[in-house]
Amino acid sequence: MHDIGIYGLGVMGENLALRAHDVGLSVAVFNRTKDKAFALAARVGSPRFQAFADPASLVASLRRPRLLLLMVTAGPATDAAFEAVLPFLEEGDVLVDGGNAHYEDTLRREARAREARVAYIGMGISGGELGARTGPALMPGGDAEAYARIAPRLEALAARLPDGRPAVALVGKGAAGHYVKMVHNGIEYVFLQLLAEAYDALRNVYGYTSVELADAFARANQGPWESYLIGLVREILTVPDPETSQPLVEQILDVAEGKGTGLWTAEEALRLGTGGSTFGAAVHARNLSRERDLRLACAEACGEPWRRPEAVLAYETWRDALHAAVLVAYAEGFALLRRAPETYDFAVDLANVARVWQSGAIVRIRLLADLERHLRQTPEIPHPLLFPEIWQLVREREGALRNFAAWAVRTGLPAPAHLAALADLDGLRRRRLPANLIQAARDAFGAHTYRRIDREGNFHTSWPDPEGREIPRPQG
Ligand SMILES: NC(=O)C1=CN([C@@H]2O[C@H](COP(=O)(O)OP(=O)(O)OC[C@H]3O[C@@H](n4cnc5c(N)ncnc54)[C@H](OP(=O)(O)O)[C@@H]3O)[C@@H](O)[C@H]2O)C=CC1
Ligand SMILES: O=C(CO)[C@H](O)[C@H](O)COP(=O)(O)O
Repeated sequence: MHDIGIYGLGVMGENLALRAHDVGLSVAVFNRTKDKAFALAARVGSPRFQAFADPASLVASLRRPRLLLLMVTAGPATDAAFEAVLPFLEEGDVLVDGGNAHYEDTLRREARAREARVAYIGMGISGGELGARTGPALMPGGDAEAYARIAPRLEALAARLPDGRPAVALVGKGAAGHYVKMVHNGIEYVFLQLLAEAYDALRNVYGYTSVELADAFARANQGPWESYLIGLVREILTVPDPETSQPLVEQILDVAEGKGTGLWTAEEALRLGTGGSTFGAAVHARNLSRERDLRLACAEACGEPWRRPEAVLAYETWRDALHAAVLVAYAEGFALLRRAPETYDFAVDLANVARVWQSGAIVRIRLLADLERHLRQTPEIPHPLLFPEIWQLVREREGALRNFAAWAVRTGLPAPAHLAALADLDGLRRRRLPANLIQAARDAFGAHTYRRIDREGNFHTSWPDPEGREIPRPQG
């Protein structure tokens, strides 16, 4: 009998299956295109790795309590796979969806699985192709007892933190796992956008060579900001195009694609009313990149926005601005996760999230270790920036972020994620925002009423009309 079944052998499924085999698990695989499964099993050539031709025999090959992982394209493909295996699963079995499902789909599938007395765990997986092969970060959400039945197998599969703990822990009930993965990807979007803006500044304004660029990112990849993504950018900058010998990144079309998870995060931040305009900024920036024909037409007709600055900023200003903005993005992600239970029926275990993201995850970054410690010590703190040590890291770099943002604006360098991070940081600390004016205007044109600072109640005023109109009073 096999320890784990994997349904779906694309980039992630195949590598997770190989990882499971590497760590000593016995693996059963199935794929819609069956040849792929049999070819993979033949390549592995091990009695602990077997391919099956149909979902029924895949399920039947698993030891109880069964652990079956769906690893297919999110959306209708996941529904198809879910429906294909559900009839064969039994009470006590655990069906795990490791794709990037929308959390509402997960809630729907969880309810349907419950009717069939099957436990359903929505599990975010992070690490990409290499992470899947060498140790991913796993973010399971769902019933604690069901999770306990499969935890040892997931712990074997997951990456390890430097302190030896596995990069897997239950992050909450219900759809918490997929909610957490959504926010993970939102942070990933912002981090990538910040890195793109930082690269744009150094390459196109500072005039750095590719060697200087790689060195700048290598030096920024230190201390609390030592991270997979800064390191990845450094590596990307060193890769030449075999055809032109120029840096390969310069030969890549400037059109950023995406599969939707960043947009979902931005939508959630808007819906739940948490700060978090960095998410929207990152999504808008990708959208704008896709308007390439329009951009080219506007550049031609209206001219590019460059205004050469008198001087470029010090390297340290560029670096500290990037670091501050990255930290704001993480803070906004955790603030959003904290708000989820107020709206949905699942609380997210923030300390477990900070733990799981420390290793294997695309968003792994050294500062998560400190954040985890703070979240365990004082879990009631409502926003990461309220942890004094975290705030200190931002405070020391706030001036740099402000200088970089002002410089980018003067230069005509679009830096929406840096600007959004700064605006959020400023807005978050204002005792009094100008929202009073918005309330006055809403009351003036729509009689929406307003509240006062000096007493309770809703108030309405007959404001003067800028066009001198008055509501006609009945005659007589
Ligand atoms: N790539 C990444 O970096 C990461 C991806 N994810 C998520 O993991 C999941 C898998 O991603 P990935 O491996 O990259 O995707 P791939 O496109 O490489 O593979 C997709 C898999 O889904 C199967 N599939 C597609 N449609 C159906 C269907 N209608 N019925 C049954 N099976 C179907 C495919 O089968 P077939 O071979 O027959 O086409 C294939 O096995 C997605 O939800 C993705 O968002 C999560 C983390 C990272
Ligand atoms: O989940 C992932 C990484 O964590 C996937 O790579 C995902 O596809 C990234 O999102 P997008 O394709 O929208 O950039």
